[in-house]
This record gives sequence, C-alpha cells and structure tokens, in this order.
Amino acid sequence: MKIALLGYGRMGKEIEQIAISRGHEIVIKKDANDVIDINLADVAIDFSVPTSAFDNITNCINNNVPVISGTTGWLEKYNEVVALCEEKKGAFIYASNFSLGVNIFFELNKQLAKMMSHLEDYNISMEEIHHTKKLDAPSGTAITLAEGIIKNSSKTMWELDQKTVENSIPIVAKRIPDVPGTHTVWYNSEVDTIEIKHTAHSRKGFALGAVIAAEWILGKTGVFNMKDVLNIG
Ligand SMILES: NC(=O)C1=CN([C@@H]2O[C@H](COP(=O)(O)OP(=O)(O)OC[C@H]3O[C@@H](n4cnc5c(N)ncnc54)[C@H](OP(=O)(O)O)[C@@H]3O)[C@@H](O)[C@H]2O)C=CC1
Ligand SMILES: O=C(O)C1=N[C@H](C(=O)O)C[C@H](O)C1
Repeated sequence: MKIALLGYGRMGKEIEQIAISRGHEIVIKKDANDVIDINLADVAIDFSVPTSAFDNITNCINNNVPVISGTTGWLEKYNEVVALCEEKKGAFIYASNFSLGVNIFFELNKQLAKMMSHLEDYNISMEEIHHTKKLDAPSGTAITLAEGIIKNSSKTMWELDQKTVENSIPIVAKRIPDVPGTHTVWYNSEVDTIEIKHTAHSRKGFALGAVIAAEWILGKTGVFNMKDVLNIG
C-alpha cells in the first residue's frame, strides 16, 4: 500500500517503521504547512494536532482516499466528518486508541461498569498519565473510557481534575516526562478498592493498530471503529 502520513511526529515516525516492516511504502510525510497531493496515496494515516485533524481528514474524504485518524482533541467536529463521509461514500476510522490492549481494556471497562452500576457504596474515579508534550487533556482514551462507563451506569458526565456534580466521573490528568500512556479506573468503597489499569510500554501498540486499520479499510466504504477492525466485543 502507498501510505500518506499526515503528521510526521512521534507517532508518524513509529508508524513509518511498522508500515515499512509490513511491506508498505510511505509516499507522503506531512507536517505543518507542507502542501501535498493526497491522490498519490492509497490510504492516509492522520496523527497530527487537534487543530489540523479535521482539515486533513476532510481533504482525504473529498479526494476519495480512505483515512485513519488517531489525533485526539478535535471530536467536536466528528459528526461533520461522518456526514461528509456518508455523502461522498468515503472510508474513515477514528479511534482514541489503536492498541489491541486498550481496545480489550475498553470492553472490560464497560463490563465492569455494568456490574458496578447498582452498587452505591463504590465511588468511581479515573486517572490518565502521559508525557509532558501532550497537547490535550483529558486524553482521548480517558474520554472513551468515561463514555463507556456513562453508557453502562447512572453516571451522566465526566469532569477534569475535580468533582462538582454528584453523578460525574472525575478524571485526573497527570503529565510526566516520557510516559507513553497509562489509564486507571478505580471503584473505591470504605472496605476495598477495585482497580483496572492499562499501561502502554511504548508507542508500538498504537502504531501497529493504526497500520492494521489502514490495511483493513482498503476497498471498504463507510465509517468504522477499532471494534470493527479487531472483531472484539
Ligand atoms: N489514537 C491513538 O492510538 C493515539 C493517538 N495519539 C494522538 O496522535 C496525535 C499526534 O501525537 P504525536 O505523534 O505524539 O504528536 P507530535 O507532536 O509528535 O506529532 C504531531 C505532528 O503533527 C504535525 N502537524 C502539525 N500541523 C499539521 C498539519 N496541518 N498537517 C499534518 N501534520 C501536522 C506536527 O508538525 P510540526 O512539528 O511541523 O508542527 C508534528 O510533527 C495526538 O493528538 C495524540 O493525542 C497519540 C498516540 C496514540
Ligand atoms: O498523546 C498521546 O501520546 C496519546 N494520545 C492518545 C490519547 O489521547 O488517548 C492515546 C495514547 O494514550 C497516547
């Protein structure tokens, strides 16, 4: 496959290595202000910045190039992308986290939320830890985890770094040098604590998942997610 990398930062470089090792060719490496011809690519992988993801993705869809996006912090425009993709019969996947481990963790989190939903003695809270270069907080993964809990319990919203609303899930975001991504969900009662935690040891799992998604989407039309790609849940 001829791959366009929209964003050639930490993730773009990690994806390049894995894509080449799986026999693909990188034909475009785009950073800020680079002008590109997206039609050179069979598929595009966007790991850029929150302010550029929407333009990168819509440029692909308007040119009929399937696109995978892992950029976080732009989701207020997600529904607009879905509508465009349907109108143009394009192909698009967004995931807040492309690693197999986190996608299993997402399913575990939903199951646990269901089991805990009637146990009023437990207080729920979450923490995400990332490297100090991360632009957004809370992480996209933490938001997906919170949404999974909200769908399966009486919780109605999440809040960053505080709890001001009775039915909310507080998320603490910590920034520590070089941490690729750690997410924890706690259910705490007076007598015990239940904790589920995912720790990424590097960016390899995210990058491999993104390349697998790019291989999977070729020849398809529609809006998909990582559950479709990995066939889990
Ligand atoms: N879904 C997932 O599994 C994962 C998601 N992420 C997310 O991916 C994104 C990127 O992360 P990361 O690689 O660590 O960040 P980096 O800051 O290392 O890389 C971002 C790159 O995007 C480039 N960029 C800026 N503007 C544009 C533009 N208009 N078009 C294309 N590229 C542009 C930057 O270039 P320049 O330096 O020139 O500004 C930079 O090289 C983040 O949103 C992060 O949260 C990260 C890991 C996993
Ligand atoms: O910015 C990062 O590094 C990461 N971002 C994603 C997120 O916001 O959840 C995924 C992963 O945790 C790494």
